[in-house]
Amino acid sequence: MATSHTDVHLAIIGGSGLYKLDGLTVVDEVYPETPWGYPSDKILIAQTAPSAPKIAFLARHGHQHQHSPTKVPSRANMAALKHLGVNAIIAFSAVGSLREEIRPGDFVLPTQIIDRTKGVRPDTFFDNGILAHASFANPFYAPLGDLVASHVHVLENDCRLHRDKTVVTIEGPAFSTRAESNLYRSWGCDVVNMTAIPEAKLACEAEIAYQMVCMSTDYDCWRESEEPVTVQAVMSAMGRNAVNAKRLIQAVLDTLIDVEKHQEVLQGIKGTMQYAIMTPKHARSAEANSQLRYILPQYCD
Ligand SMILES: CSC[C@H]1O[C@H](OP(=O)(O)O)[C@H](O)[C@@H]1O
Ligand SMILES: Nc1ncnc2[nH]cnc12
Repeated sequence: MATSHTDVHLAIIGGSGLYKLDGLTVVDEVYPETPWGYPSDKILIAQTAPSAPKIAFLARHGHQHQHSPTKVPSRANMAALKHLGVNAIIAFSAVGSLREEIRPGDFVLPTQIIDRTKGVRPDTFFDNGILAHASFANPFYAPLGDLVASHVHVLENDCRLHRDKTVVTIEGPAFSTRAESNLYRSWGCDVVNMTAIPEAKLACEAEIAYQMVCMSTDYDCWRESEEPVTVQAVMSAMGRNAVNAKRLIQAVLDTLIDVEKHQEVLQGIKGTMQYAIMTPKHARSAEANSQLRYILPQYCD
């Protein structure tokens, strides 16, 4: 099993109900130990055709869904992908809808996040003697969202794509109470999940362009007329949503064959952490420096 790839620029993260991709040839599997431990599962390196760019695929919860949202090793996931050369991530997530017009089966490209996690998930690479303050005002990378949205026509079964929405990330693993669900609606949130944080934050710190594609599976529990969400409801909706997710991924990968045309997306957000790191090189411990070198070597000795 090889452990080094320098030509993998895009990764797909699969969430609940999306544990593998179809129609791709797997050329390698890697399971690196990063300074933050091992990723959720083996990372598959795959291609749509021999001439197509290689991509990485990682199942966020593991292919047996063994990691709870709280315990997903997000730092290792992001670090492993960055170390492979990944500059851009399209991350899929099953979400509850907080809006009537976002029906189960619809897809959503959020532009904003509200963090309702409880502070128990490690959500920074900069807690080990090197401090940085990343700009997180726009947690998703618009050119990546535009690329995904340009393939809306491949979505089947009356699936609508909603843009410019806000996802609220709760700690879980239990779903929300009705009062919480209504509170999130009153805050302007449109969909709810358990995983956008810390993934989006860590991607930002690692200079990886990141866009989450939310797939609505239920109306959470705010609708009095409906049974509150259950795992069965989510997984049954995900069975249908996965078909559209795979069609979308295939369409995006087909366009990315034209690498030159998509440089903006494939190069991502390089350079954005340059002025965010506060601790000077001479004041860093060797250990902290060597950890950071794994993901951002350009800012390290
Ligand atoms: C299985 S229901 C709750 C679970 O589903 C979503 O997972 P993911 O974001 O990885 O698709 C949600 O965030 C929860 O973790
Ligand atoms: N209602 C919900 N709340 C949180 N995460 C979810 N994932 C799918 N449906 C969800």
